[in-house]
Amino acid sequence: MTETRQNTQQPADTGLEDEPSQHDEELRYSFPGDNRRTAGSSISTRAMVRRLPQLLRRALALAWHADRRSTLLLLLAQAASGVFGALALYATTGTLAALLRPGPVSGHLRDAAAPLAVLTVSAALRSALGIAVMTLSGRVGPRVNRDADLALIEAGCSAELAAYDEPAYNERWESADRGAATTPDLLTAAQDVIASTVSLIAAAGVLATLHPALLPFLVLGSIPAGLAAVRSARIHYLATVTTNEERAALRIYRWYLIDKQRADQVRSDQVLPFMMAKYRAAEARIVAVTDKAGTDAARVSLFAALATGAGAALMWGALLYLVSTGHIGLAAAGAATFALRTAAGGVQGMVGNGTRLYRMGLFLDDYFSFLDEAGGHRITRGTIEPPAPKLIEVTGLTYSYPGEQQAPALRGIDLTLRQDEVVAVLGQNGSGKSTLLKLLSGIYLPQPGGGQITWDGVPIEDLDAQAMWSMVARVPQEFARWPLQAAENVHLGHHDGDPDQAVKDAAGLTGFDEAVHRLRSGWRTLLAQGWQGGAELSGGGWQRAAVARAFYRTHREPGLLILDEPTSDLDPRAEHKILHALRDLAKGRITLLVTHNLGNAKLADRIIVVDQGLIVQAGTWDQLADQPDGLFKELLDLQQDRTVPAQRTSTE
Ligand SMILES: Nc1ncnc2c1ncn2[C@@H]1O[C@H](COP(=O)(O)OP(=O)(O)OP(=O)(O)O)[C@@H](O)[C@H]1O
Repeated sequence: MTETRQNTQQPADTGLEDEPSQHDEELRYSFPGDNRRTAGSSISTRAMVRRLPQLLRRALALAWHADRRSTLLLLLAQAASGVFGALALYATTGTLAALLRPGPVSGHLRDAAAPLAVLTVSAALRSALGIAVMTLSGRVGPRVNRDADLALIEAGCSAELAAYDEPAYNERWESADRGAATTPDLLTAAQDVIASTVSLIAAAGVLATLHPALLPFLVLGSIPAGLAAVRSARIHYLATVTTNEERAALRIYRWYLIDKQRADQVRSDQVLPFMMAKYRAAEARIVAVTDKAGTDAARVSLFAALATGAGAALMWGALLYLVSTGHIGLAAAGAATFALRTAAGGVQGMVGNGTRLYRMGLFLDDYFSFLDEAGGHRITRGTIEPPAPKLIEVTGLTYSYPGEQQAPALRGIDLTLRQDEVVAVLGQNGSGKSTLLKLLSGIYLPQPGGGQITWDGVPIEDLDAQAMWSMVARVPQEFARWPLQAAENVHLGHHDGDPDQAVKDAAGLTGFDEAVHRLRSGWRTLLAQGWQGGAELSGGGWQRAAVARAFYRTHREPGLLILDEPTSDLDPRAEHKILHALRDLAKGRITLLVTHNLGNAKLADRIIVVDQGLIVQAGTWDQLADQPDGLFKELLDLQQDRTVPAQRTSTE
């Protein structure tokens, strides 16, 4: 009841629905950057026509890579079908010529028998080959799609993390994803273009033998339609690219509205009407751009249709002229009419499918350019495979996230970390702690001119990324809740044999084992409620799993242990357990701990306090607590001050 009232009241309450421009502003704010620089948006019409052969080659290459045998058979079937199509056409003209020739009918029928037999056999074989082509396409298409999908995921995961901070990257991903989805259709369109071309060539061959004067008219008639189709394809493509921001926004809004993690807040905060107004505003802009593109394309098609009609009139006029002046006989004219109809079908097919192919090809360009450079951010680092670091040195580290509004997250940090040392990183929200940890673990790289981080003297850019990360065990601030079994959520596939004992040991250190014992299928329980047989953990249960994951990695000897607020969701018992385990695990490693609980920082050998991207204090807990003017002391006093406004008495 309340929900209904909210929904019906919303437009009147907010008036947002009537103000799409306000939402446009917000969308641009959310997705800044040049989103028009996707691969195909600058291509001219002439270049587009020239690109069709290249697209055909690409479609075939994709198919070849996905399934060689089927692709080869497909090409053979397609070619044979074309040959039989041409034969059928020649046989048709032969049949017509025999039937329309002057003389007794019985003789006509006898003469027509042979071409008629060829016609029947060719048509039957063509139908059979058509079925073969369809079956083979059905095999190749999904395989092409599978390959494209896998390649895209691999390319996305091989980009530097910093790529995600750039808005243009998301857009490129969006276009590339669409390109990957079009790959099976691309193959079908490529085949249809080939088939139409073959039938056009056959028809043109027949016409040329009947009377060469008919050929130029055929070409003339097809040019306007071809140009118009290519231009429309470009109009539609640009419309799609222009609305990339809105499409990305819709995808994100939709995800936020339907995702389980926020489903409670969607309801309790009654945010649906507000978000739907934004959603509708984005939709409205897409519809407006698409409508305009539709009108523009229709205008182009209208001109093309008029030009094609004029061309066709000329062609039929020429045919009439040739017949009336006796340049060709009536039988040949009948055959020419048939060939012209076939040729027109071929032109239509070529233009229509060529346009489809071209449109898909534009998205495919985005897909390939994304693959080529992983959106411009492929991980290209050194090849040195480091052992566990004994000494990490940071000099003059400055780091800025993209965007004009952003102040540098880190400013000239100097820091030395040694094996066996536990260093706590403290500071207020947004001071740069997580950014520093991401840089130390090589998830981000220092920016050019932004200082240096070395592991045992080697700049981290020179280290092999995978080898480096294999030395790191992290609990990130926002940890993943993998839709995997409980045990898998700890080992994540990193095990040489039976991972059971190591998983249980790591889980025992964090209390995750207690959460697992309460699950019906124990370690085999799928932690994904909403999936068949899935279960859900509490917030703290998930954090215990995340810490167990990092502790499990220490069994495989990562030398750098990084914990970003690892106990923020935990009860005191679990927190106590983890902090105790941490002291033992820290031996022989470099350990970094971010925490807002200053009491927890007591376990650290050294504390650094970060403020607005600078290290403003460093020392032991006692040393910092003795500095009355320091930020540490201020935060400590605030944390210990639990005076709350006095309770009101009943007489107040
Ligand atoms: N991916 C990002 N893109 C842009 N800016 C970012 C990004 N991540 C962090 N920032 C900005 O960088 C600054 C430092 O953020 P960081 O997350 O390192 O702070 P923090 O000290 O870990 O904060 P908290 O205690 O709230 O977790 C902040 O101003 C933040 O807004």
